[in-house]
Parts: sequence; C-alpha cells; structure tokens
Amino acid sequence: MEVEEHKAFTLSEISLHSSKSDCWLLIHGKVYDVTMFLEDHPGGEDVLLEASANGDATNAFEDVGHSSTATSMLSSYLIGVLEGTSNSGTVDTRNQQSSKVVRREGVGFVAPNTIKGRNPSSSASMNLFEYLIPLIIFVVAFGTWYFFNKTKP
Ligand code: HEM
Repeated sequence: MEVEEHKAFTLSEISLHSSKSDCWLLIHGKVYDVTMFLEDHPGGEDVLLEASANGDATNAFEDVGHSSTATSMLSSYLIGVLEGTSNSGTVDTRNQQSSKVVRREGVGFVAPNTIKGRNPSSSASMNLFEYLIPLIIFVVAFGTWYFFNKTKP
C-alpha cells in the first residue's frame, strides 16, 4: 500500500484499539495494527498491549533498543498516521504518553530498558553475577561435602 493512501487517525480513535483482538500502536506518528503480531512478538504480547494502552508507544519501542530488523518489520503493520501528521510521521507525541513503564505478568512494573540483556552497559556485569553466584554456591557446597567425607573416620 502506498504511503499516500494511509488514513489519518485521532489519538482518541487510536486509543480505542488496545485489546488482544484489536491492538494498534502509535510509533513516531504512525499507526500500526499489531493484532496479528501479538503472539509472535519476541518481547511478548503483554508489553505490546501495555504500550498500546499507554497512548504513544514511541518511547516504549525505542527504549527497548529494537534491532534494525524489528524496525524494518514496522512497515508491514502500518495502517495510517496520526491526524495532523505529515505522512513522513515526524510528529513527537511522546510527552502525551501516560507512563514509560511496561508490565510483565508476575514481575510487577519494570522500565523496558532494565529488562535483562537489553542494556549493553549492564549486561556484562549481569552475566558475571549470573554465573559467579551459582559457581560460588557450588564450590562451597562441594568443599563442605568433601571436607566432611574426607574427615570421616
Ligand atoms: C510493531 C512494533 C514492534 C515490532 C515489529 C517489534 C519487534 C520485535 C523484535 C523483532 C524483537 C526481537 C529483538 C530485536 O530484533 O530487536 C523484539 C523484542 C522486544 N520487544 Fe518488540 N516490537 C515492537 C514493539 C514493541 C513495543 C511497543 C514494546 C514495548 C515495550 C516492545 C518490547 C520488546 C521487548 C521487551 C523485547 C525484548 C525481548 C527479549 O529480548 O527478552 N516491542 N521486538
């Protein structure tokens, strides 16, 4: 579909589509229908539904640090633009977003960029702790077992 054919939607109209059976996202002034993508999204459907309900999903999308593959996938879900936006979608409505946090079931509220492995500066130290702590536990447990078995009469 050519860009010129895209419909213009108002913010209130876009906000009506934030359910599992009908989910739209507003990213960089463009409107995407991600209903069919919910189940396939590597980050899970909850974050998409949450971002959809929050109004403008631009920050949520950008904060995750999506790959260029993810960004290029956007065009396949494009259905229109935000009213008052040029078709290049340059408007920035991010300040209208009610919240910058996303909810993952059972985990409470976490900022998208704190999700494991997505922040390159913290991922190195995260990995170190992930492996170091179990290793220390294992060494202590083995040492204790060895000590008691060796000192047995
Ligand atoms: C149409 C919009 C979207 C598309 C096409 C998309 C696509 C993708 C893709 C392909 C990945 C895999 C990693 C990568 O290639 O970057 C991903 C990961 C992720 N996405 Fe999205 N995404 C979209 C919107 C969003 C939004 C609005 C959020 C809100 C927070 C989000 C949150 C995440 C998270 C948290 C991950 C990381 C999963 C993990 O590594 O554990 N995505 N997304």
